[in-house]
Amino acid sequence: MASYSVLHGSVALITLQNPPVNALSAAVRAGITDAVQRTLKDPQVTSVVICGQNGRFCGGADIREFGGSMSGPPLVPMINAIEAMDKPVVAAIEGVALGGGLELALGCHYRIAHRQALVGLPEVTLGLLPAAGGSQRLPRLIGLPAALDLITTGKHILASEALKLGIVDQVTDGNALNMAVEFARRIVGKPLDPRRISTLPCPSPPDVDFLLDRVLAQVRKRARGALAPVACVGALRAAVFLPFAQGMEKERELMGALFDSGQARALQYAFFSQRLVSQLENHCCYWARYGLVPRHIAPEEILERCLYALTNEGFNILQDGMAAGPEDIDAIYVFGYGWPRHRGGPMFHAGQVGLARVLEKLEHYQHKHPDVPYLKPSPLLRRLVAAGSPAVQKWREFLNKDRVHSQL
Ligand SMILES: CCCCCCC[C@H](O)CC(=O)SCCNC(=O)CCNC(=O)[C@H](O)C(C)(C)COP(=O)([O-])OP(=O)([O-])OC[C@H]1O[C@@H](n2cnc3c(N)ncnc32)[C@H](O)[C@@H]1OP(=O)([O-])[O-]
Repeated sequence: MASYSVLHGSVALITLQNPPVNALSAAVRAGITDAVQRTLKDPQVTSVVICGQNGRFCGGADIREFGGSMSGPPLVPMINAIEAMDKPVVAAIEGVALGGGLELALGCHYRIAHRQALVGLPEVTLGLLPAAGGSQRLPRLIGLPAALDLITTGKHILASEALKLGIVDQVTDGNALNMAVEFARRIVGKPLDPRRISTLPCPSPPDVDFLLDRVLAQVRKRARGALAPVACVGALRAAVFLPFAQGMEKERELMGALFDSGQARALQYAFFSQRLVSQLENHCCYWARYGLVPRHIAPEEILERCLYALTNEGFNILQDGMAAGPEDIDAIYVFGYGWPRHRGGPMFHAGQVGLARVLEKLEHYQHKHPDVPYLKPSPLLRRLVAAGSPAVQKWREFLNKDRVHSQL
């Protein structure tokens, strides 16, 4: 939800309330929409400040809502209505203004931030793009090159850097909310048209086509099949060449395609998995407090059973002749499945660990779980170990001899 109060008899304060990060859930959007209506109707109110509860402006759209059917007032018309208000609206940014949170702030006429606050449009890291006007307003505010950098990487930057880029208007080491309220009182009566970002032209360099093509090529190379970074460039291209309303249509169209993609679902799953893991540690404390004894599973067991079953299947694939050498399998994992390049690939990694050790581990886990077929050591792995565990670069040669030998 969002609370509404009036300070000094004339400044409406809208406070986002959705701990821990004040994500823009349906209830928060409904609260903001109601509060905006109240400010419009109240003749005593001459300016508005939007802030977040507990020193956090807003962590963006509520990612948990993405899985189900969306309800409540949509974000885009809500932000457009804020921008269209004839009373100045100031965003008081403390903690974070990320994703939809920054997009909300970009719909305000001014942005005042604490120096240590983090701002950014990290949607790309969730397989999405900033689809509440961020891809259209940010380049209009700070120019195409800087917007391309922020939106295609999704990086968070400090408010002090955002000030240099022109994303925020002022920063403070003190209380950003108090500063925003004082600022809001001072600017009453100043023209608002130049502050409505959607009405501004998008500043872009003369060689804009060349820039967009170059960035697209870089992004494609870096993205290695990820759809969102490429869609981000498409949305920014629209910001340059199309009027705001049409750019917003393009933004929505691109977002629609990303929303339904398996990639967005996978990245959002990874976001929550990462956080769930740290909570499991707390569950262990809970168990201990109530005298419960959890079955201990070492993290190595989970890792090794997954990893060695994978490499074991790699040995079976090599033995069956479906891949010519370990490099084929490793290249698929490094380039197609994000295996850390510095670990070479699963087959290279097995060589680094030591084939004898991989075999020993597989035998150990097979003994404990005889019903899991993937843990049954591959005959090729056994032969490689028996041959003295040659280096991974020698396996292709070994396989060729092995195949010739088996045909004789
Ligand atoms: C046409 C269609 C229109 C669509 C419009 C799209 C709008 C927009 O462009 C899309 C977005 O904004 S996409 C969003 C773009 N925004 C982002 O990508 C920002 C994502 N968030 C972050 O990067 C970090 O959480 C912060 C840096 C905010 C805080 O870091 P920290 O202090 O280390 O804390 P922590 O441990 O990380 O999180 C604490 C708890 O908060 C939870 N939670 C957090 N954000 C959430 C969210 N947005 N939602 C829900 N929950 C969220 C988190 O799960 C955890 O819950 P738990 O139950 O306690 O485990």
